[in-house]
Parts: sequence; C-alpha cells; structure tokens
Amino acid sequence: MSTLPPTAPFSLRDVVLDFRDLTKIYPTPTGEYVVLENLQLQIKKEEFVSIIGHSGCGKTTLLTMIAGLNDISRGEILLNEFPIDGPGPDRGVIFQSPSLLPWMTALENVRLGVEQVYPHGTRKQREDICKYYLDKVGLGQALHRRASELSQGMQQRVGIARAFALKPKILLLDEPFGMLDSLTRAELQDVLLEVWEKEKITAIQITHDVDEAIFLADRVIMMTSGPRAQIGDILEIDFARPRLRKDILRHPDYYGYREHLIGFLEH
Ligand SMILES: Nc1ncnc2c1ncn2[C@@H]1O[C@H](COP(=O)(O)OP(=O)(O)OP(=O)(O)O)[C@@H](O)[C@H]1O
Repeated sequence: MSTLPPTAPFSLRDVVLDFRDLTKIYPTPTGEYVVLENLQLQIKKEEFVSIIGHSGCGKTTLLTMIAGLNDISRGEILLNEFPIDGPGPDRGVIFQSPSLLPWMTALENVRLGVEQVYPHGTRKQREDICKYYLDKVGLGQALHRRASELSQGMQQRVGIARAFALKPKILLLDEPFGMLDSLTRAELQDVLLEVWEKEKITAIQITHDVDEAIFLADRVIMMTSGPRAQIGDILEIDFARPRLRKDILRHPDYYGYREHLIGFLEH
C-alpha cells in the first residue's frame, strides 16, 4: 500500500478544505477508540472527491466533522482558512435517506430549507429557485406530489434538489445512492453529475462503489482501515468533463483505475 505525501497536486491558493493532523477519538465503555489519527488532506475548490474505504474506517465520522456535526478531538479542518467549529449553511449534506416530510409536496420540502437560507427574497424568488432545481433533477412534473407518494429514487431527487437549492459552498454526500437499485442508482448519478457540472461546487462523496467513485470524481481518496485510519492512497481520475457514462466505460484508462481501487481495497 502506498503512503501519500501530504502535498496536494494543486496550488495552495485553490485549497478550500485543509485537514491538518485531524484526529477523532470516541470514548467507549472499554476506553478510547481512535478512529482517525493525524489525517492530512487538502481539497480544491470546485473539486469532486470520492472517499472510499472499508466499513467502519471512519468515512462518516470524517464527513460529519466537515459538516460540523461531530466534534474534532485534535487537529483542525480549515474551510477557506477558518477552522470549522459547528454546522453552517455553507455546507450542505445529502444523506442515504433524504428525510423528507411525508405530508408535504416535493416543492414544499425544498421550500422549507430555501426559506431559511433566503429569508429576504420574495416568495416568488424562493419558489423559482425551488422549481429550477426540482426541474433540473427531473421532477418538473411532480412538484405538487406529496413526498409519501414518491418512489425512493424520486425522494432522493428531491434531496439533491434541496441540497443544491440551498447554494452551499461544500456539498457532502454520505452514500446518497446506497439504498437504491442499480438502475435508479445509475440514473441518479447522471442527474447529480449534470447538476453539479453546472454549479461546480466542491463535493465530497462517500461511496462503497468503485465504479461510482470513478465516474463522479476528480480524485478518489482511499482510507486505510481503522483504528487510527489515515489517507492510504489517492487516485486522480483524468477524464474530461462533462462526462457521459458510455464514454467513460469505453475509455482505455477506466479498467486501470478500477484495478487500482480494487487492489487497494483487497489489501
Ligand atoms: N458515537 C460513537 N461512539 C463510539 N464509536 C463510534 C461512534 N460513531 C462511530 N463509531 C465507531 O467509529 C468507527 C467509524 O465509524 P464510521 O461510521 O465513521 O465508519 P464508516 O467508514 O462510515 O463505516 P460504514 O462504511 O460502515 O458506514 C466504527 O468502528 C464505529 O463503530
């Protein structure tokens, strides 16, 4: 397994997230459990990063610390040079389950968040933002359907629309397609990529799926297994954007990338 030099392949000026000696320790009945230890990583503005690693290595712990929902034990995460010390509207999260309010429509669910972020806009302006993103994720015809009447895939489309409508600087995705069947999963990857390619916000996605990691990301970050997990390796995915699935699958580098990731995970 290769160890990564902490230097990032881009100028320091472009760094939006800077992890410095990040350590996370959970107290447990049998003593302290060191999940992450002295993790170093830099993420560039407008980059799409996939994080991959074995179950329990600390991926969600890392993501929730970026979100400001989980305390940092030692070290720091700098967001645009300021240490993260709590949640904020500059970071949006898409979870595996979008947790919509079932009695509300798709539009109302998105509007709920948008009202908090744009309290000074007019009702019409806020509604236009919601409709724009719901349309982008393919729900233009389902604005007024209740969340409880939507399929899992459609609910996650609402989750994606809601996250983008809030205009975060950083989008955090915790296995957003983990509960979907493979066909719906592929559809939603396409939807996510299409919207992301227009908005170009920094995105960090946890996934267990090697193909998903490659298809979406500019870099795939591989985490070592815990305890004391760190960054084990980083793979740059040098595919042009915008990306189309059929082009990626035919690309001569695709299987090399795949082997690299599978080789890391099998060690
Ligand atoms: N609040 C907590 N208290 C104690 N231990 C915790 C807590 N949260 C997570 N852990 C432990 O920390 C480790 C990392 O958990 P985490 O959920 O971050 O891993 P993960 O890589 O996201 O796993 P998965 O891929 O299965 O979702 C696990 O061993 C987990 O049991």
